[in-house]
Amino acid sequence: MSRPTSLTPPPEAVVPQPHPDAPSPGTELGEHYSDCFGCGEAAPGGLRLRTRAGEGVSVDAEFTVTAQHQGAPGLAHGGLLTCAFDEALGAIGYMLHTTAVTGHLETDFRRPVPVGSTLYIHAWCEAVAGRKIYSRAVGRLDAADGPIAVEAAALFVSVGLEHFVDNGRAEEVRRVLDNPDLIKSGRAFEVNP
Ligand SMILES: CCCCC/C=C\C/C=C\C/C=C\C/C=C\CCCC(=O)SCCNC(=O)CCNC(=O)[C@H](O)C(C)(C)COP(=O)(O)OP(=O)(O)OC[C@H]1O[C@@H](n2cnc3c(N)ncnc32)[C@H](O)[C@@H]1OP(=O)(O)O
Repeated sequence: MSRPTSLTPPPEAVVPQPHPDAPSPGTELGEHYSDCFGCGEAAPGGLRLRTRAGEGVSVDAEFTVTAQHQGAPGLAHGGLLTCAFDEALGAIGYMLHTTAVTGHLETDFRRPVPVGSTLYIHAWCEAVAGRKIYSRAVGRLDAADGPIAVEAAALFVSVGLEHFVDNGRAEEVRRVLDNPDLIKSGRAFEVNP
């Protein structure tokens, strides 16, 4: 057996079910914050990743690599691919109706990802223990059943709204509190409880 890491669910962890009000498979989840680099429509140069609900506690997304995403000539930058996976893994919170932030994220790059190719990302939750959410994702090249190019594993930690209110820069926090339409995750929590 391999050595336990922070990505190894503890013995008390359970395999979660989708929240009763979770969106049904195929539902587009939309951006969670308009200025999010991963999904926001208003973020300059952002990835604008679109996620949708999958079966069980899972989400799917497609990410097409453009010339703006290069690390080496004609190839995707690894850190940028990790960002797309962070975003997809984060969207699992919708399926559990919780708001969670990344605590730990590991990425394995199995194959180079050329500019112009599309990664078919499938992310799913393996286990939950209290506030800790253990998830995995695979990215397949150019088809839902294509070869695996990227794999990721993550520990997300559920947080309350105060995580963002207390830690975010005041001007952006105030802007969102004054205009809740800027965050589209109302399904998961109330902005003004
Ligand atoms: C103004 C209104 C705004 C409203 C919000 C708007 C938008 C956001 C909404 C929704 C977001 C939805 C989707 C997001 C989708 C994609 C975005 C990508 C996600 C990100 O890009 S997000 C940014 C990067 N992310 C961070 O910025 C986190 C910085 N960090 C912290 O803020 C703390 O570090 C925190 C909160 C993680 C924990 O802090 P804490 O004090 O709450 O809790 P504590 O430390 O007790 O940890 C509890 C248990 O987790 C274990 N644990 C914690 N961290 C671990 C680690 N790294 N490895 C192994 N185990 C770990 C402990 O060992 C303990 O385990 P145990 O319970 O067994 O003792």
